[in-house]
Amino acid sequence: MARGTQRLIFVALKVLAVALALVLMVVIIRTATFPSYQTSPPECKPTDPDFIPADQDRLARFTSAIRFRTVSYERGVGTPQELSRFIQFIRESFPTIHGSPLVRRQVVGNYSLLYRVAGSDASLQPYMLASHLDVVPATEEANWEAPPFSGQLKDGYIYGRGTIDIKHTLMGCLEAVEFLLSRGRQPKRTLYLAFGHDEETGGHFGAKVIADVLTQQGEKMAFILDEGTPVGDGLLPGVSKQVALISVAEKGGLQLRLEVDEEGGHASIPRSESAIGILSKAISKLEDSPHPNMFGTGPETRMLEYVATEMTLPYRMLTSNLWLFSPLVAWVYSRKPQTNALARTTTALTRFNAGVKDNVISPRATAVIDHRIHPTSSVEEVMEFDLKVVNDPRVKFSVINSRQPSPTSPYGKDSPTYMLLQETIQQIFPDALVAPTTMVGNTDTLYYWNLSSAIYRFNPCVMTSSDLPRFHGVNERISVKSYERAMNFYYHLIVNMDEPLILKRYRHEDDL
Ligand SMILES: CCCCCCCC/C=C\CCCCCCCC(=O)NCC(=O)O
Ligand SMILES: [Zn+2]
Ligand SMILES: [Zn+2]
Repeated sequence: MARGTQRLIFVALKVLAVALALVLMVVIIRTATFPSYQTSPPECKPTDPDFIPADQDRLARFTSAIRFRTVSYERGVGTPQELSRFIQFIRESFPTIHGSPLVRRQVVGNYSLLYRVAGSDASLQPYMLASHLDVVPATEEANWEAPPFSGQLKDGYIYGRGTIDIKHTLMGCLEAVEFLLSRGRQPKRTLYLAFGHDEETGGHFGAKVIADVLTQQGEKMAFILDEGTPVGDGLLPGVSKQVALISVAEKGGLQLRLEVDEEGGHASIPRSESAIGILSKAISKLEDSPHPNMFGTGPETRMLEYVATEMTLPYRMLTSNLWLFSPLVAWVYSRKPQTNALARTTTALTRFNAGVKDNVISPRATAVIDHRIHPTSSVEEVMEFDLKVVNDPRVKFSVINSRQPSPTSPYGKDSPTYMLLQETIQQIFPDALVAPTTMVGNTDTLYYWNLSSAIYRFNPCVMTSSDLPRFHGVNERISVKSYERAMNFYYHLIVNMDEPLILKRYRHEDDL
């Protein structure tokens, strides 16, 4: 090798070594100095004079609420009589709320409830706590440890459909307001409670009408809090502490019907391709072609940064240096369903129908695809992607339902409402970290976008990964302790909302 070439290689290696050393230095410095985003407000204790205990009466009210079979089946198909009975039960169970001159109650869309609790300072913008009255059906009843509409108490847990989705927040909000008013207190800021009756089938007749009513009244909210992501225990890799996840954005949705119509006939004289075969190939192509991994572009990235300082060293190093390791973390995310759902638009095949008899070639096959759309994508992009992947004009696409991803609400120290929420959470869950994230499921908040730019989705309940299948699944349950925390969370939130919503200085404010 010529001396000139040798020299060049030597210089190149030296430059590479210096560059690597520099990168390593930056990685180490960032790992060591990455900011903390957490706060430590005073903890709520059972000995506090305004602590709401889960006593017999409150537990009895909650378990009774679980016994109402307020099931939503399909869009427009629910359980109207049961909803009416449930509404009546609520009216009778909370006499202070329903007798208070401060409270105006409206039944909206026949079965949804909208309460207005007048604040003492009319100059303050109101806010809204939302939940829903309906539940999904309970399948596999025989596999439940206690019947799904029993509200049975077993080993410290209340079992039943709606215990974590979402009658605990419905009853929790009502208990908090009942407690407040029965102590003769009036909130400073006007508060709305909005309880839709068909969230589980899209909220077309409940939340949508609530939003119309509030819009007609010209209301704008300082913030809205609805059902959402839980206090995760062991959900985030590399973090041993609990992490309360506040969803500051919500994925969109696109439910598509795929249909193939071909000639049917006698099974003894088949053609080379059938409707079933053509549709199977199409949906198999869709399943094999995941939408792009968008990690690095949405709140899911910030979620990791908010807990970085509490991670084990390898995770902390990766998360403090996403400028370098983002592709690696994106790959790690794609490995597990929970994190994959945060990182990309997902594709779920939820229905496949064809055929009527063993020896008849079905002339028709249909399937339903349920996409949940990443906040940085859109309905149009997803549709275009699917059509390209399938690339077969025999497969007809039609839209069943669609909703764009939500706007992202403000978060971090520049948002007083987010910080108030964070501090309230840390009063009730003192050991938990708090982080922003994206709601992977859909909520009634879709209809509330014009009422507030600060919409948050949070479920004040600790959940491990083994609890997640209880959502819409068997053995849905909540511990008595968790229900107590839920009531106290809403009470503290209401009390904290008496404080002015201003930017505060925090311990790590220079880093935030
Ligand atoms: C790093 C891991 C973080 C995991 C975060 C994901 C945790 C997900 C937790 C709960 C979500 C469960 C879905 C709840 C959806 C509730 C609303 C609903 O049912 N809507 C109807 C629908 O989406 O179809
Ligand atoms: Zn729900
Ligand atoms: Zn649900």
